Amino acid sequence: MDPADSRAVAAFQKFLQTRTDHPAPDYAAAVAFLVEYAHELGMPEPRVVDGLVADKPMFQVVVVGTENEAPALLLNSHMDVVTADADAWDHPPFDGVIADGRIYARGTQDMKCVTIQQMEALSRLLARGWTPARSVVLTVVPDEEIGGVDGMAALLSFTVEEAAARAAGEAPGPVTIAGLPIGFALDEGLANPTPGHYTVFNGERAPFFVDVTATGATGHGSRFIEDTAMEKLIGFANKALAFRAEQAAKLHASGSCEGKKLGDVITVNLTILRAGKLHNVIPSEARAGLDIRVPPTVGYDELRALLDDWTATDGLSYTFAYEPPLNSLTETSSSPWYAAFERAVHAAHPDAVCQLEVFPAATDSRYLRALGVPAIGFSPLAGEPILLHDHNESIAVSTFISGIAVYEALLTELTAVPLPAPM
Ligand code: MET
Ligand SMILES: [Zn+2]
Ligand SMILES: [Zn+2]
Repeated sequence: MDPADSRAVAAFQKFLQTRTDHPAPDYAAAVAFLVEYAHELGMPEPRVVDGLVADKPMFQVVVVGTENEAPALLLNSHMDVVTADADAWDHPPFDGVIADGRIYARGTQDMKCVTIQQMEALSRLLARGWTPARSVVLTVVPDEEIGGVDGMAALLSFTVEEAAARAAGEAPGPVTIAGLPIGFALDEGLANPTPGHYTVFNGERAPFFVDVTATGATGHGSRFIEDTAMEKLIGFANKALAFRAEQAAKLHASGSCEGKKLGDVITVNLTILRAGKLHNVIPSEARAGLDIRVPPTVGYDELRALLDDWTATDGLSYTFAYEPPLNSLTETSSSPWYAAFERAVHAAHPDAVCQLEVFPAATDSRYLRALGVPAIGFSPLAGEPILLHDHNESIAVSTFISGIAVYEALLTELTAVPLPAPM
């Protein structure tokens, strides 16, 4: 193997070994690793932003371009990963074991691969004397998997008021990171099972985490107590699940002409249920937690109306444990950034097809898009099954290495996007 590629694989394994899994991610270890690795790569001085939120440091590298007034390219990844049930894995999930040409660990797809691929690509270009026209800001942020409030949203000082003002055209100057105006962002996507066929995301479904509480009569478990919290919660759950079945049917019934994808329908999942302490005491309170994902075509009022309907019984109420910013799509058809993005993918893989879709889950891009920054979700992993959050998350070593060249092409094209001609 090429020595630079061996170094990249070793760095990837080391990054996978940093324990940034929720619920207790060691961000200090991840940032320390990234700083050391940036030095090893001879990159421009890495920055650690650790004053925004206690114990949630972020990592940045800035490459200042020759046209440093022009809005910069942002390459974003997140350093946190979801938990892993080691008993269900063939290899320990935090070791980065290589077996049969594949690297196994939580984060191989989502998304520590991207952090290393982007850093390798940037350093390889710089080592060849590359000087980009537009500046590049590389960020590695915490907390994406738990909502990004202390991660990307904190980095952007995101507020709904500012987002609304920008949407209304009252832009208070450009969106900046590390003091640089951001023109376009690349963030996470999904592995692409069919080689040469890339899914590219210019939007995503808005994630709502909902807590439902039912209160009702209590008493002895031997009696016919009426209006119990359990009954009410189950009534709610049945309505939510009936809606879920309708949406699933819509997805599955859509023939080739409609061709609906997961990102086009609403998913509702009951993920938390809590009630009761003793078998012979009717609980006076019961709670449910839901994960609801809403496509950009569905207004938030529509979702609130559904929840109001499902909880229209005395003793039922709901609150949002997480409410996303207003959902917006990134325009691609007349965007010079998107044209450059496609050029780059084709430069790396001439026969590649880029198919635009709505990302079915959530990414940090929603905060950028809500502030009006165009953002594209993309994964260079080609010919790989989608294993994010799954047991045995893994990628082929060769897939990991070939992704580096894709980011080199993306950096080259996206930093050369010309400024629009003055009006
Ligand atoms: C609301 S935060 C959720 C973030 C995570 N990436 C997901 O889609 O589940
Ligand atoms: Zn992710
Ligand atoms: Zn994830």
